[in-house]
Amino acid sequence: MPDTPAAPVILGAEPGSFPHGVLSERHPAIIRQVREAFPYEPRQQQALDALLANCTEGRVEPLPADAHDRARWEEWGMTAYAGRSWYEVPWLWSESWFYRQLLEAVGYFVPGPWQGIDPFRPAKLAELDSPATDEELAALDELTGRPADEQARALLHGSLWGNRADLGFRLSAESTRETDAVPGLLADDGERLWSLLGTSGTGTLCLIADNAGGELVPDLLLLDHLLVHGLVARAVLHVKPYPYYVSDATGTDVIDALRRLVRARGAAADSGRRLWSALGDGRLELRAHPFSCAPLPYAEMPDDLRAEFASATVTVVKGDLNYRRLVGDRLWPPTTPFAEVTDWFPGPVAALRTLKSDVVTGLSADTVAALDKAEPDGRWRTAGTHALIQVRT
Ligand SMILES: O=P(O)(O)OC[C@H]1O[C@](O)(CO)[C@@H](O)[C@@H]1O
Repeated sequence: MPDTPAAPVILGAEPGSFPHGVLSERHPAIIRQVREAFPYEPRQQQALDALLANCTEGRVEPLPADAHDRARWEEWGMTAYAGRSWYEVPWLWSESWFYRQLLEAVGYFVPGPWQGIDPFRPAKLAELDSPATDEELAALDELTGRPADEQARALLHGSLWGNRADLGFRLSAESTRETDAVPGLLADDGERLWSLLGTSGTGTLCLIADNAGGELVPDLLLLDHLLVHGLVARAVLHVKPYPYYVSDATGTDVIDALRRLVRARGAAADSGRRLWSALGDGRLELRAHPFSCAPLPYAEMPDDLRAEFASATVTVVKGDLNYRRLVGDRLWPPTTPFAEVTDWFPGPVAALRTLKSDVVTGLSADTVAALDKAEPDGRWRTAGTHALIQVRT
């Protein structure tokens, strides 16, 4: 980023700020939510009590000596941040640390009866089985009669707006607010994405998934469309290796979503069956790279991931957290060019994201002025009411 001086890294230290609210209010609410969802045993309850105190008032304490991923977290900053307040380390780091510690408390990684039990699964399944998902799937029948490019654009927008409200986000009341003063889509490089994909259909698209359920279903439908219409030969879906940020998609969530699709009727079931066989014959691949849950920007990705994204026709990065990791979790001036803050990315990259945190780049000065005028409190940055499609070729 030669012409772009780095902006300040976001911390959670300032009372009243959005990140501070996530650390001081949202994380305790998430602990309450998982306690209600499972009959945890006394040891887990005590560990959750300890986490509640530690994450709101305490300091970063290293993982147990025998934790399977201790060495990895040491590399990712645990040693450097040990002893510091959760509010004084980068917010990206402390949020990721919270989910790692939550899984520690419920025994997710420890051999025994609770190993591998996703504390967020009940909420994810409820969303997948909701009437809203039924409606979304039924709407596909109408779409299949339309021209292919119209279908493609509708599915791209379905995938984009599917990111609007993840389950963690819904713990906050502001998520339902709407504003009409500025159109929802603040930047639209959609046509550049389609021209990247072209018509040859020989390339690979990587999609770095975000949330399960109402976001993952439209992501899968989009991938099916790209495969079936020959816009790509292969798709690689990157999911999380373990539960993260409440609703982030894991391998189990992909299987749940596919089972949901094949159980549906009409076009949705057809898509589900095609995706099922695409997994079987290698046209659709799943990855769960450890770095997908790293508390770090993607600029620090390891060489194997870098090589994978370098060889893709395009990498589509979904959601708010992935956007923060892509451009850097920093208070960029919103007019900072997206192409400059992503110029290090090893191949073409597209971000599909609704705005749910303070980070934003690539807006025009007029758009920022209109947003600030309509919402002087700056809620447009965090309320999930606005979205971006940004592409760097
Ligand atoms: O599911 P998404 O779009 O990544 O959004 C999650 C966002 O919610 C938060 O966890 C809290 O706002 C953010 O830190 C994060 O960026």
